[in-house]
Amino acid sequence: MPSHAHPSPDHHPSSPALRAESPDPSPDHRPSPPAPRAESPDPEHPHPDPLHRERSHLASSRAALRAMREDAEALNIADVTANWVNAEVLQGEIDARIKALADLSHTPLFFGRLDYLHAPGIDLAEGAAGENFYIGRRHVHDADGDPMVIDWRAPVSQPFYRASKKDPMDLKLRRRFGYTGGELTAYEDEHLADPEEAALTSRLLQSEIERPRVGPMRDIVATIQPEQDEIVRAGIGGSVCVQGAPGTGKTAVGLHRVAYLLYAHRERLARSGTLVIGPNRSFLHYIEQVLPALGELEVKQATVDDLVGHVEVRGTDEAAAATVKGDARMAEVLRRAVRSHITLPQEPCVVVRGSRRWRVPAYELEEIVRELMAREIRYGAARDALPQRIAHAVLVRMEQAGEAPDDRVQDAVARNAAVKAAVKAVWPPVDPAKLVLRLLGDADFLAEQADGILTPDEQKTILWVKPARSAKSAKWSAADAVLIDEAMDLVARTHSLGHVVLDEAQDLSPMQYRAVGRRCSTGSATILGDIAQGTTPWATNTWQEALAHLGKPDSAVEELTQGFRVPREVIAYASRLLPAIAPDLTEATSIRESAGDFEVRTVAADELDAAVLSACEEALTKEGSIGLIAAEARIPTLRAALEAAGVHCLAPGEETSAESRLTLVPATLAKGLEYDYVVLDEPAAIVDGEPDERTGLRRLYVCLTRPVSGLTVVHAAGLPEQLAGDAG
Ligand SMILES: Nc1ncnc2c1ncn2[C@@H]1O[C@H](COP(=O)(O)OP(=O)(O)OP(=O)(O)O)[C@@H](O)[C@H]1O
Repeated sequence: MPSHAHPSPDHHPSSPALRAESPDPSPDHRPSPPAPRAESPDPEHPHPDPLHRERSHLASSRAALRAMREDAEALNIADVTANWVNAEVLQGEIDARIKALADLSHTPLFFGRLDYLHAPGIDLAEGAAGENFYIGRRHVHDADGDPMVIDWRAPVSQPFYRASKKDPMDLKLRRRFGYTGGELTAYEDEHLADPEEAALTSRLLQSEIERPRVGPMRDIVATIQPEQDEIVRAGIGGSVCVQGAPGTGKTAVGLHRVAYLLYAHRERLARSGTLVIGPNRSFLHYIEQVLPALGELEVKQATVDDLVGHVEVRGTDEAAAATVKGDARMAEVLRRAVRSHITLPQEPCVVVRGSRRWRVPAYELEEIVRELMAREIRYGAARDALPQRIAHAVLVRMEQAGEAPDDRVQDAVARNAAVKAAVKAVWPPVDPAKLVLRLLGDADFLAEQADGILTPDEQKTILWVKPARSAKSAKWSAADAVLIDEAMDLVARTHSLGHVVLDEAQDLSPMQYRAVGRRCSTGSATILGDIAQGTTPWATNTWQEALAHLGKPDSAVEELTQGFRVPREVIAYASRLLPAIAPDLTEATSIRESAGDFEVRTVAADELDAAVLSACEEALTKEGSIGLIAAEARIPTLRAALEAAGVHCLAPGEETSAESRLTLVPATLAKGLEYDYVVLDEPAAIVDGEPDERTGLRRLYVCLTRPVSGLTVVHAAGLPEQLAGDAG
């Protein structure tokens, strides 16, 4: 919610009337009068001032939330649990509930109110009757169990996000609330059924978007836009892919979608689990508080590397090797390599039981093996099935000989040493890491498995120059870990979650998409990304390709183009790179009203560091966070320059605070993050830091699109030609 609302409708004739308690409250953290205590409103004589009435409802709702929390704290589980395991589980659930019921002083309990023309029905409104509803982050009910605040995810809340003059969705009134430092200080009304009232832009929404950023990412629950809401509330059955320019709210939408799905399908997802996948730790750290603020504490977060972290990654690949290792054809190579362990039986299997010998001839064993090979089951599952199949063949013989063996006999035969030996010879266990070790270390083995799939050159590219001795001592790379993960899945099916959100998806290799895809093979996925921000050599060119590798080829691809972060002039400048980096994409619009500060400073090479420093010092005189973004190679120099000048700097992902607002960001870690002011050091060095020009320009595009309020580019070397020209 806005930390300040500027209730000055006069300056904004196109805005809905914004009411506040005083005609001209100064922005930001103005000391507010204390909120009224909960009082029982007298329905006969409502207070004449609507703001007073709303504050009174806020106070009662807070009191009700407090009571809900106290109830949860007072629960005595000793009476209901017979053993300590149950007690632990239950206490854990209660603790989580207590946490979720915390009244966070800076997150308003409700941010909207809907007055319907007709009562929508209590089934849609979390049990609330009537026509009027307060919409907030969580459900709050009074002592009688009657809802006072309705969860934003409830069906009855949907018109808060979607209703328009064109389609009022049975709303008479939509009211948005403005808060200052946790106090309700303003409201804004739209009378959707009134044809006289023009459709207007919301001041509260504008002020929320223009709000300076400090600290980690926050939720956008009060201001989700209609096109975003469609994605947030899309059904759980299908997967959705969102292509969106920088700052269009992809990450925000993905996180709110998880929160929505958890509300709408709580039990199902509690069983199957949800996961948010981001590009790196600092990004995950930046977003980690959004879901807890929405009351969702159970969503796991990981990078793709975490998912496939079966081995310790200590090595790196050249781009060429990583590209081949990440190619989808490697899946076929691995499949072949796993199956190459199967040998068709040459010997019969002879089982001795008591005085009798039962013989299953080789040709019959071969039939069993061929039948299992033809079935699309995992290598390990087939291996587990094989002893029973052989035992069955033995049992058939026993029956033919007039015996009447039962299931126990079959189990005993399956465990017989001769059967075990036959299985081991025909279908031996496969260790995935050892398999990949062999593929990358043994040229002949690789040649055999990759024949007709990878060219001899490609095989040479991925072969280790010095083969590792063991899976433990190998210097595995990130791409190798993905290969091992694929091999593991060939042996035993990977557990699938109920829903996976994949952010910055454009950067994944086909093999990485497969790794993510098998983690939602029976669930659904939300895939978020921007082709123009793809900075890996294997970044995807089209979403169709990516979705096919993920195993979700039929997902809907939606596009978001309305930018909430980057000021107009800055996005226009950055978009000069689009023809070179992603010619098919359209430029994002900026819905921010302020044009933003934007400057390009050209300095002599020996003045660069000082010029960057002074740009940072200037930015520090303003409000909000500052990101100094530079090529990896420039980071040590800049850090030393900042330290020498006594300017403290943070690392990406470290939380900014009022005292420490400057983050020194290597260009490679800038993705997904945002800062109020960005000082961009030497664009040419950022481009040169990448293996090829297109990737370099894409990296630069990512860096240029991080600012919320202003950008200062400082350079001594020439700018990339695409950016040259009049900056303003
Ligand atoms: N409806 C909204 N109301 C208010 N703020 C919003 C809204 N949508 C997005 N934002 C804000 O805009 C900023 C950019 O959003 P987000 O990081 O989700 O964009 P993105 O598309 O993931 O960007 P990138 O491609 O650069 O990673 C964030 O500060 C987010 O909170």
